[in-house]
Amino acid sequence: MFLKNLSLTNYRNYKSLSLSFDGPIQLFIGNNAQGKTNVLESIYVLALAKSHRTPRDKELIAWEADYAAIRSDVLRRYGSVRLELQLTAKGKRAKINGMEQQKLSAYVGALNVVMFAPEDLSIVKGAPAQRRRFIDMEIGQVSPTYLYYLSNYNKVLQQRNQLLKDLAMKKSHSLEMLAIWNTQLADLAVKLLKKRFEFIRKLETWAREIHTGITDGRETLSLHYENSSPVTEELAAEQAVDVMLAAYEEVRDREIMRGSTLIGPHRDDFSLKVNGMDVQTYGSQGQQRTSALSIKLAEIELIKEEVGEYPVLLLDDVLSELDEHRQTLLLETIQDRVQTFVSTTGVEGLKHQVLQQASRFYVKEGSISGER
Ligand SMILES: Nc1ncnc2c1ncn2[C@@H]1O[C@H](COP(=O)(O)OP(=O)(O)OP(=O)(O)O)[C@@H](O)[C@H]1O
Repeated sequence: MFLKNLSLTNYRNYKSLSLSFDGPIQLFIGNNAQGKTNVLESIYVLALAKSHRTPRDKELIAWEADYAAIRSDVLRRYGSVRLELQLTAKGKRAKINGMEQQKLSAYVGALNVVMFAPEDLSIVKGAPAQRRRFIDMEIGQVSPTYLYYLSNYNKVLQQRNQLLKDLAMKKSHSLEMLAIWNTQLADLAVKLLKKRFEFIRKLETWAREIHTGITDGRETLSLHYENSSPVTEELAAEQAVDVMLAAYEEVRDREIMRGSTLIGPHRDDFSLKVNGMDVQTYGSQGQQRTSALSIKLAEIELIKEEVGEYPVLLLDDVLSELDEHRQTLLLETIQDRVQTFVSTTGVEGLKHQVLQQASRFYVKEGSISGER
């Protein structure tokens, strides 16, 4: 899929911006704090209806404005799709071809993106919550039903946690109610887990191959789903629900004591190993970076496999950080199949081949001038 154009109104430091794109690589060049990341972020927000930098949509609206809008005509395999996202302090409205989408889960997926930014190192180095967010965002991009189950899971989880707290404080004695929440939560947990197992397995297949390529066969990368419950991939859905219910029974007293749900997808994680060694704990800086890059490149292939088209790639301030060998590998993945948006402070350190294929946009204080 390709963005034919992009227009922004009151988005961060852009009052009004209108750009057209041509060719595989779009290079945004400028000094610090001029608005390069803002452009890449706006494409990410257009795709996922959420920023990768902040959970607060209000920050995306230009100061002194009361709304922001992002629009683009996206060329997909089956034709051109016009996407529009409007953000206000009260919420967001998403349109596909002029039709307002009642549910964001029906909107997300009209455009697929993969973002690679310096903070993505947190997928390897960060806390479990960051890896869970990564899994949820990535599966959500290709599976609207996953987003739907996830939002239901979180609602039921909240209610169940409230009941556990009430039971702990003896404000409630309703173990029957707990049993009802258990049934609902177990069913949703299993639905999420099935998707996550599959995602990690497929991601690993691609990431392993890519990582071997980057390291000239010296390193083998593996991914492991770290499960807080005893549900396994091999179990059929019904059996898995029974296993989950039995597990809730087993931890019940502890959960009541703590007033919160101790097992399930909201407590899970995944780990990365290089040649059998945990990268998060023992990996060198270089190994952690390469692992993060392998995962990002794997995502590109995974999305292609799932939706039949390559996503758009957003490289925020990372391309010039990669050495020649890694840039070459990245270019091989991109070729002219993956439209790529790159932000950089300068063109030094970029391979000649990248520059040759790139359209250049110069970014200064929230305005952009272009040059081919
Ligand atoms: N809501 C907003 N309204 C107006 N301006 C904003 C808003 N949010 C951020 N900015 C401005 O956007 C600029 C930052 O832009 P951006 O994050 O794109 O930087 P950048 O060009 O990628 O720089 P760097 O290379 O340092 O990452 C800052 O000048 C900041 O003041």
